Formats: sequence, structure tokens, C-alpha cells
Amino acid sequence: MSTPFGQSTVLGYPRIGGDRELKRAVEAYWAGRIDAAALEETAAGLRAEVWRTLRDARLDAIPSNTFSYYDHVLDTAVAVGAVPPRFARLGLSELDTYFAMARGVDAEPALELTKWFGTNYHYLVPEIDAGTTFAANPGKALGEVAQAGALGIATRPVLVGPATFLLLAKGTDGTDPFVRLDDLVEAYGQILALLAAAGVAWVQLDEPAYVADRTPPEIDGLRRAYTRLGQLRDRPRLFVATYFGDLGDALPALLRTPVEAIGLDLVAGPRNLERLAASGPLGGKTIVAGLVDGHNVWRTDLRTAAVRGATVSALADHVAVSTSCSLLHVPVDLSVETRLDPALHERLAFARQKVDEVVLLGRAVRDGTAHLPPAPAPIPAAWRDASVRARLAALTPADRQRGSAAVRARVQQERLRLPDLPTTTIGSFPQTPELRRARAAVRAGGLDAAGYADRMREEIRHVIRLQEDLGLDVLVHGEPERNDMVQYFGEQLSGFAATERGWVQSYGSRCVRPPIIHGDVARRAPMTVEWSTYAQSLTRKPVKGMLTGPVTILAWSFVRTDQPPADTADQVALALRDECADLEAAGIGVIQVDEPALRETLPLREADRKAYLDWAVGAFRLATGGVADGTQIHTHLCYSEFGDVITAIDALDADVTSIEAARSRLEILDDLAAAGHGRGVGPGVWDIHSPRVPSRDEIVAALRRAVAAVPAQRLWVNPDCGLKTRGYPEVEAALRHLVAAAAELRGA
Ligand SMILES: CN1c2c(nc(N)[nH]c2=O)NC[C@@H]1CNc1ccc(C(=O)N[C@@H](CCC(=O)N[C@@H](CCC(=O)N[C@@H](CCC(=O)O)C(=O)O)C(=O)O)C(=O)O)cc1
Ligand SMILES: N[C@@H](CCS)C(=O)O
Ligand SMILES: [Zn+2]
Repeated sequence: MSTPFGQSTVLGYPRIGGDRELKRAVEAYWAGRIDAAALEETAAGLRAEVWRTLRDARLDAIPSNTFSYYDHVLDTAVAVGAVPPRFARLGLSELDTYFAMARGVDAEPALELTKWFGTNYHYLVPEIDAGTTFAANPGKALGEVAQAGALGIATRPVLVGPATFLLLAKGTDGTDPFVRLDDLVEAYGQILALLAAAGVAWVQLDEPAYVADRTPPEIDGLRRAYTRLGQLRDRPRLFVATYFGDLGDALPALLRTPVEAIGLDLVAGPRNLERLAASGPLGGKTIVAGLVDGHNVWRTDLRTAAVRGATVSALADHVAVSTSCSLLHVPVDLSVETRLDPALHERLAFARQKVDEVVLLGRAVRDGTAHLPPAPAPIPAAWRDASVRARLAALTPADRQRGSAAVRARVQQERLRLPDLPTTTIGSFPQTPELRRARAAVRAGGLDAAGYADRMREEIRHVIRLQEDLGLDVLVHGEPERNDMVQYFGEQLSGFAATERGWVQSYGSRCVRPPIIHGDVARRAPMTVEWSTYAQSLTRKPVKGMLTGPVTILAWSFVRTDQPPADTADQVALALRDECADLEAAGIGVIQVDEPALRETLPLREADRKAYLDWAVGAFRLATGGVADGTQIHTHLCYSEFGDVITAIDALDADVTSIEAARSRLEILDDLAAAGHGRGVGPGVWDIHSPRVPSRDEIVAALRRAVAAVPAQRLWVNPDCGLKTRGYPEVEAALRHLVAAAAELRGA
């Protein structure tokens, strides 16, 4: 008899370890401090710990192959043989080839890194061309199945599904990767046969790309792929998981295939339920109901979720309960947090706690809801702030409107007297180990606040001296005091809580600790003024104040769900508006408000985009709309392709927009020019994500292309993004070239 799916599962679990053990081991391997065997030993220990945790929690369908040394999309590329020849020919070990694809080596740049749907996780973009030969290479998945098996734990290996894999890939020779679907499906067929031979009963293939708008041929490709895989004789049972939204027309297509289970996100995709109800007979398929939010940290209202589960039960013969998506996106364990307000603590669930919720809901679907705890209590009154609410209620459109851009430009130029092609940087200078150690020393009690401030001022002096020496026109203080550009603000605003160990993987070994927005947001005191004014006191050149914008603060935090995000964004915007006013009053004439996440949280479906962009742009304008004409507002955008939000970028009404462009060869400039963006533009001319130092000639060539689209009076010269992950030697050399290139063009 074939194995049933089980009642409860999670689509994935954090792999970094409760104390970021994986980060430390991987970075030690890269630095040559440990060998491959020691790295694998740590990895095996972390995997075993996850499986045992899930088993001991009585989860009855346990995933494997959710571990990754760097990224699960890259793991899938390796599993299907899609290693680009430029890496295969390096002649490295399998592990080092893998890391070369992830991080690049001297001779070869890494695969492109980009956002995983609307999350703050980044995946590596597979490179496909007409010559890519797919071949089954499921060693990693088989190894994990065997390791878990040796612990007595049967697991369900997880891979990115073939259609999503190709939709996320990049055609390097002009080939549309999706035309290779049939070839790729053959390789998946071979993988399935090998897994079946190893005794695997179920496989999970993730197809999240289908919660975005897809063309009829793409949906038909999904149907074709799973019809083909379903027809194979030697295969495990197939569970196709979808998440981050509604499956729309892809749901009936998938229901027509022979797959045995389909996963639906019932948190981010509530319309999945209506669609399921309208689908007719489900042909004995198991519906895996994603009832526990895998993308936020709030405790589930289990009774409400159980009602939704019961609705699914009425439609399907077999129902299992799961998280809405992988738990990769939430911190590992709430129980290690000792300093959270108890009223907040009791409303939260991290990955480990969400597993318990799934198990309880799985039981509820079978046995009823008597064992379920009551719904969380309403939000404490102390988390509300009447003055913030009154301020929001009194806002008028004028609060989001500055004077004419042309007048602003004239007044600012009279004040700042900048040359054509002004040079600047994006804000951060290298976050050296010494700076991090200073913060660690404060936490450990070995350094007091005054000593810490001295250390930060010393760094600011260094950064200002360096920029004066290099001859930059608009200087920055370098952000040495910021552990992270969102966490730093979260730690100072009321309505936010910071965790001690709430780490979440952002990319590779890099992690972030997103703050939690639980109540009304208000600024207790100025947050950046002391550092910016200290920097300004050291130089006659303008120093740019540096804030993170409301949209990015929301995107990189865990956000309350009891009110629309638009309201929370406006509350954050009001706090930033006050900060802008204080910076301005303290004599800071240029203020940058970073919005790198503006594009990443754009809804996956076109129909939802306008509403998002309206509130996102409105919040930015509220944050920046209170300053005088003579204060120059900059914004900075990075980490995304911005082609489809050009109108929104224009609507931000910033005086200067610096934007990541080095890798896209400045194509964005034509878009900005076409949208009538008549203000300053700073296309990044140095790709700071690569350790390569661009030559002066390269920057000159980039600037010559840029001046063809944007007049020199409005063209700024700057890197792509902040310099926090770079080292001083590269920073000095590259900035020297950048300043020299601007000088050359001014003289031309
Ligand atoms: C720009 N990006 C950001 C995103 N999201 C954010 N919230 N912030 C961002 O900047 N998303 C998109 C991109 C992603 N890019 C990055 C880039 C770099 C990192 C990164 O380097 N993360 C660090 C952790 C940063 C941090 O919180 N630092 C703290 C604590 C440092 C620490 O680990 N300290 C040690 C002790 C100190 C020592 O002895 O060295 C410890 O606690 O054990 C700080 O500076 O105080 C990382 O290490 O992963 C993330 C996303
Ligand atoms: N001001 C920030 C922006 C990063 S997107 C920095 O320079 O690091
Ligand atoms: Zn940036």
C-alpha cells in the first residue's frame, strides 16, 4: 500500500542553526580555517537537529533537502546538472565549484543574486543557454534522505520544481529558458526514479512562480510537466507546493495532472479557497493547506485557522496542514528570547513554535477543535498611541507635497554650489570587524556608551578625512554606528521590538535580525542627528543625512497585521518626517532617504500593484514632504530591476535618485528619461557587490553613456550601493577612479 501524505508538515525549516552555526562554519571554510570534512560535520549536525526537532514535535511528514550551504535554487541547479561551463571548467572540487557559482572567483563573476519573490531572502539566478545539458545529479537529496533514514526518520525531499526553476532562470544567449522545459522534465524524471529506488515515498516540488501572473503557455507548461512526471512508472508520489499567493488559473491546470498532492497558501492567498471550491472533484488528491504563516512571526489564531481547514476538508478527500511557505523566513526559536515584553512574547511564534501550531491544526482537522487554545487576546492598550493616531487623522494632501521641483533645484544649487557631475557615495563605509567588536563589547558590558560614542566619532573622522582627500563633493558620515539599516531604526522607535537572536538568512552566510512592529510607531528622540552633525562639523563640504525610508523599514521588519500596512507605513513616515526636520534645523542641507525595498514588495500580481504603489509613494512623500525647498532630498534604490516601477520612482519626487545600474549597463537611464524624470539622477557606476575595482576608463565610458541620456547638471556620479560589505583598499581605489572619471568628463 502506498504511504499517505500525513496530517501535518512544514514546507521547509531554517537551516542556519539557532546560533548561526552554519554562517560561522561556512565563513571559516572560505577563510581556510576549517576543511570540507569539518564543514560537512557541522552541516550534518544541523540537519540532524532539525529532523529530530520536527519528529519530536510529532510532525508526521518531515521534509529533507531543505538544508543548503548557500541557496536552495543553486542546489537545484546542481541537482539537474545546470552548472554553467564557465564554472565547470575551473577544475575545482564539487563543493568549491558550488561556492564559486555563489560568490565568484577572480576569473569568474558569481551568478546573479536576486530577491526570492516578495521576501528578504536572495537566490542565485540559474544560467541557461541552448547548450545546457540537463542531467540528474541528486547526490545531495539522496544523501539527506540516507542521513535522516539512519536516524530512523523517513523524509520527503524538496526541490524547486522544473517550471519555477526555468521561470527564475536567465537565458545567457538570448534563449528563453522556458523553452527547455521538456528537456528539464526528463532530468527530473531521472531524479524521481533514483529517489524512488532509494525508498522515498513522497517528493515535494516547489512551484511558487505560479502565484504571479503567468501566460497561458507558461500555465500549459506546468500542466505538461506534471502530466509527464505523473505518468512515470518508477517515481515517488508527487506533492507540488505553491506559496506567497493565489494560484489563480494554474490551480485548475495542476488539478488536471496526476500529482497526488497540491499545496496552497491560505494566508497570502485567501482566494485559493474560492478557486478550490469552484474546481469540482479533486480526484482523490491531498490538499496541503498552508494555514500557519511562514512569513511573519505572529501566533496563529488556531480556531479561525481550523475553520478554514474544515472548509478545505469539506472539499477534499485528504487534507494535511502545513505552513504557508517554508519557515526559512522566520527566526528559529522564540524560547531563547528573554528580553521581549511578555505581552509581545505571548503573541509570537517563531519556526519552532509554528511547528507546534501545525501539529495542533493537523489534529483539529481530524478530531475537532476542543484541544485548541483560545485566540490571542486583543492588542494591549499600551501599544496604541493616541497622539500618533490623531496626527495621522489630521494629515492632508499638502503634507505629501513639496514645492515645484524646478524652484527647489534653483534654491538648492544657490545653497550647495555643486559642480556638474557631483560625486557622492550611498552612505555606508566598510563595517570593519573592529566596529562590530565595539558593539559586541557594549552588549557584553566591556564598553560603556561614552566609550562607544568615542569609537564611532573616531571612525567618522576617518571617513570624512578620506572623502576630503579623495575630493568627493557631497560627503557622508559612513554609518559606522548602524548594525543594520533597518534594525538601527527599529531599536530606537517605539512600537518596534528587537530580538536578541532572531536571525533570518538574507543570502548565503549573511543574516539579518528583522525588528518586530507590534504597536503604533513614534520617535522617542532624534535618531541620527548627533552623528550627522558631528560629521558636518568636520568639513565645509555638505554632509548628507542618512535615513532608511518607510517602505524599506516595513519590508525588512515583521509587520503587525491588525491594521493595513499603509497605516503602519504612514506612522513610520511621520517619525522620519520629524527626523528630517531635526536634521534640517541642525544645518544638514542634503538628506538621503533610502528605499531599496520599493520594488521587492511590489505585489506579484498586476491587479494588486496600484494600491501598493499609492501607499508606498505616499509614505515616502510624507516622510520627506516637510522640508524647505533648499533642503535637497535624495533617495537610493538597489537590489532590483526597476523598469516596471519607473512612474512610481518619478512620483517619489526626490530631488536626486541614485539607482543600481552598473550591472544592467545603465539601461534604467532611458526609462527614467522616458518617464520625464526631470530631477537629479545618479546611476551607479561601480558594482559594489563585486570585489573588482573598476578602472577610471570604465567609469568614464559609463558616464559618457549616461550623459547621452541625462544632462551633466543633473547627472550624479556614485557607486551602486553602500560600501559596508567592502574593504578599505578597494573602496579607496575605486572612489579615486570615480572622482577622476567625473573630473575628466567635466573637463571634456
Ligand atoms: C542591503 N541589504 C539589507 C537587507 N535587509 C536588511 N535588514 N538590511 C540590509 O542591509 N536586505 C537586502 C540586502 C541584504 N544584504 C545584506 C548584507 C549584509 C548583511 C550582513 O552583513 N549581515 C551581518 C549581520 C549584520 C548585523 O546585524 N551586525 C551586528 C551584529 C554583528 C555580529 O554578528 N556580531 C557578532 C559579534 C561581533 C564580532 O565579534 O564580530 C555576534 O553577535 O556574534 C552589528 O554590526 O552589530 C551578518 O553577519 O550576517 C546582511 C544583509
Ligand atoms: N545607505 C545605505 C543604503 C544601502 S541599500 C548604505 O549605504 O549601506
Ligand atoms: Zn543600496
